[in-house]
Amino acid sequence: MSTRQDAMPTQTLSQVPPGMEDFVVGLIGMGDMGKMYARRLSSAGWRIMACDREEKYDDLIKEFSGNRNIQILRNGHLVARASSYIIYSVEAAAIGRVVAQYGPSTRLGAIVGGQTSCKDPEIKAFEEHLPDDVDIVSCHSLHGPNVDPKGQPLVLIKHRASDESFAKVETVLRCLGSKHVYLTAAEHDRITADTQAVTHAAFLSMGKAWHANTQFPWEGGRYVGGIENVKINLMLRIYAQKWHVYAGLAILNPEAHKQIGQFARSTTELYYLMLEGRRDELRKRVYAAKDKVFGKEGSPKWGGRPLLRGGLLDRFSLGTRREDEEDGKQPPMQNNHLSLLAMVDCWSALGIVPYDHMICSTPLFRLWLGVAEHLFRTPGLLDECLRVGIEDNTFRRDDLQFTIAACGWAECVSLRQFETWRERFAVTQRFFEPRFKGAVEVGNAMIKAVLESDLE
Ligand SMILES: NC(=O)C1=CN([C@@H]2O[C@H](COP(=O)(O)OP(=O)(O)OC[C@H]3O[C@@H](n4cnc5c(N)ncnc54)[C@H](OP(=O)(O)O)[C@@H]3O)[C@@H](O)[C@H]2O)C=CC1
Ligand SMILES: O=C(O)C(=O)Cc1ccc(O)cc1
Repeated sequence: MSTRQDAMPTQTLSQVPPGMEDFVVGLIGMGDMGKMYARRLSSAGWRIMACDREEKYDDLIKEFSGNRNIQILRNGHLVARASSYIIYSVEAAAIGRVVAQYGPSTRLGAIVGGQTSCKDPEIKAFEEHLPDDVDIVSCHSLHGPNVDPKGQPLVLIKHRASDESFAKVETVLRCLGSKHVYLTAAEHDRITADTQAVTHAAFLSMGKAWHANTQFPWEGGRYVGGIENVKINLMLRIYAQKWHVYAGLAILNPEAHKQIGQFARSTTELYYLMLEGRRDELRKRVYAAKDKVFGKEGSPKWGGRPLLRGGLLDRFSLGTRREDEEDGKQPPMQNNHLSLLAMVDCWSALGIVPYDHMICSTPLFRLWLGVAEHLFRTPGLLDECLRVGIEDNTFRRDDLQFTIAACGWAECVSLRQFETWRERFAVTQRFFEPRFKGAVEVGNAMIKAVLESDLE
């Protein structure tokens, strides 16, 4: 069982306070998030013991051989029995099985938590399989593994813990530089369902719609301009990820089903209104949703300054310029933005005010809310959108496929069909795969620019 690393002394502790020198952070699951935590916590001086599945042991040993604060072990039993604070960073759908396996090996008096995106199954697993002497403090970094955690929300859930244990967890995680947000597991699931579930449903549906019409949206002149850049970049960003992250938070979060179902209904009903040319009804419905979500004229819920700076998004295009463009500025083609109208309609139907959730939001959500806000607060833009929705057939086929896709995801989620969800995702992921490399870089740059403008 001994490794080259066993013999190495740990690095000088930098951010570790007196009295916690022997504190060991255990990480079970060394995927994208587990590795991110391992790297950042170890850099701050914390001693890490980590494992993934046993077959990845040798690769992990090689990968972390240069880091003297990280010790790779063969399995979760070894991590659990030796660590002061154990973080499970595995697939949400696997948490029950993995905690059942390693939970009974937890060190006496240790603290245990999880990083999964949905807390209901995680907490149930802890309650069922952990010994009674173990404290439970869970967490959730509300961003992906390639985003700098500094300033991003980090949810902390003191589910069953002494003040002392909770303070220890905060001390450890403070090195991420995130904003600590204190919630219960149920509050966490409700808020993340409101923010993440519908956002993801929109981008997953866009990907399926473009795929169904076998088009790369950045080719050709229809999807050009700031809002279209966001759609394309974020859609690709999601399809470039692992399927289980999005399936888990949609299917396993009991609160998310309602949101995803309503998003499908909102999409369908708005599409019918457009298709049938019911101009007045469409306008009345969208403006009523605007009032509910963004506030009435004179008492808006948005801030004095828009979430997104004008022109910011135009910089992040995957498309190439047309040869006939002289000044490099191709005028965007007017779109009815069904996805954005449906999202706001969905929030309105469910009484969700997205600004109430900013403290617990992901960069992707803030960006997409910023785009919705831009559409609804820029004079003339919303009316233009509604006009296009009624008069213009350019986007009808894509909108039809978008509607079908939104309903397909909703059905899949409501029936808890993990395998079908995976297949639906994988087939579209393969379609877009050739463009992931460049696209993810552009998407990262876009998110970074938006985050930097948040701080200005
Ligand atoms: N990616 C993201 O943007 C974010 C993800 N999260 C959440 O964090 C968790 C981890 O996500 P992420 O790191 O992206 O996913 P990954 O798939 O990259 O990592 C999960 C890892 O856990 C491993 N694992 C599964 N079973 C065991 C086991 N019995 N023992 C040890 N390791 C095991 C998996 O192996 P294998 O692949 O072989 O199953 C995999 O390497 C998820 O619950 C996700 O919802 C939270 C915030 C952001
Ligand atoms: O920002 C998003 O919505 C992402 O897609 C990244 C992400 C995925 C899962 C999480 O639990 C938190 C963040």
